[in-house]
Amino acid sequence: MAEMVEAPQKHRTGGVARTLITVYGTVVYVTFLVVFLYAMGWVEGLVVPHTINDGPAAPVAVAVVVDVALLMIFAMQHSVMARPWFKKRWTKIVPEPMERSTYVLFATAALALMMWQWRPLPDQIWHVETSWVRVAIFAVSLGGWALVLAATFAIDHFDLFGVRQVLRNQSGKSALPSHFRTPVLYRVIRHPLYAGFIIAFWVAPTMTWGRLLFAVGTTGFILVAVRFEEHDLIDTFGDDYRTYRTRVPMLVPRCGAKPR
Ligand SMILES: C[S@@+](CC[C@H](N)C(=O)[O-])C[C@H]1O[C@@H](n2cnc3c(N)ncnc32)[C@H](O)[C@@H]1O
Repeated sequence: MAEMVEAPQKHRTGGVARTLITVYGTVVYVTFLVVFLYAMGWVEGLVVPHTINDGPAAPVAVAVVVDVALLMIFAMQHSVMARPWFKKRWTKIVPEPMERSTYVLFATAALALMMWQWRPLPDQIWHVETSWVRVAIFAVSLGGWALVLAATFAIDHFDLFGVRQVLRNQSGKSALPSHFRTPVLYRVIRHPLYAGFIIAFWVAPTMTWGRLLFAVGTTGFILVAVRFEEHDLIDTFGDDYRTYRTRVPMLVPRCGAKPR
């Protein structure tokens, strides 16, 4: 099932400007990758020096207020900048080929800010001692991250992170139209990328109050964001998306159902 919607190219850019835009998009993408990989270690408490359970100590109430504020900054940035009405206004200021990269830049900044300023709540809610069980739990959590990555490629990884837009602009081509895609992951559930995050955040051999706050906050945000995203997808793809929504579950696969 595929539907195409033409995306108008508002800004035409010259040679040097095109190159600068390409450099911008590439630098933003590489920066995003580095920060995102760091975030994986930060959440999992693996490899990186600074994790979700480290940082400036604060009384519990202060830590909760600061962490919730950081989560809200992250959620607001993602929610507002992803909306069509915002993009319409924003592209009057920012050249269209740079719009997605700029979204990714702000998202990366919000994520980096959260990791930098997060106040730890390191008391444990559960802690699995048995090493093979810990490894198994880590493996499931890493499976969640792998699902996120697979979903980005299933939809269009380089489009999602603004690289395709700057490369097309570099070769003088206009933006690609939006495609409605239902690759295999998207035939099992409608939001595999978000499901991957939920698995990665919740499945933990050691759960601290800080990680729980993070998991609750991000899951709450995802459940709200899905509503906005689907509203926009219906606006863009109409009945194709409406029908898809009736056939395919949101986040939890139907038991025994074959991908359709
Ligand atoms: C961060 S991705 C998350 C995609 C999806 N919600 C998920 O969890 O797998 C958000 C972008 O994916 C796009 N998107 C979501 N479902 C899509 C589909 N079936 N086909 C094409 N684009 C889709 C949305 O329009 C949005 O620009």
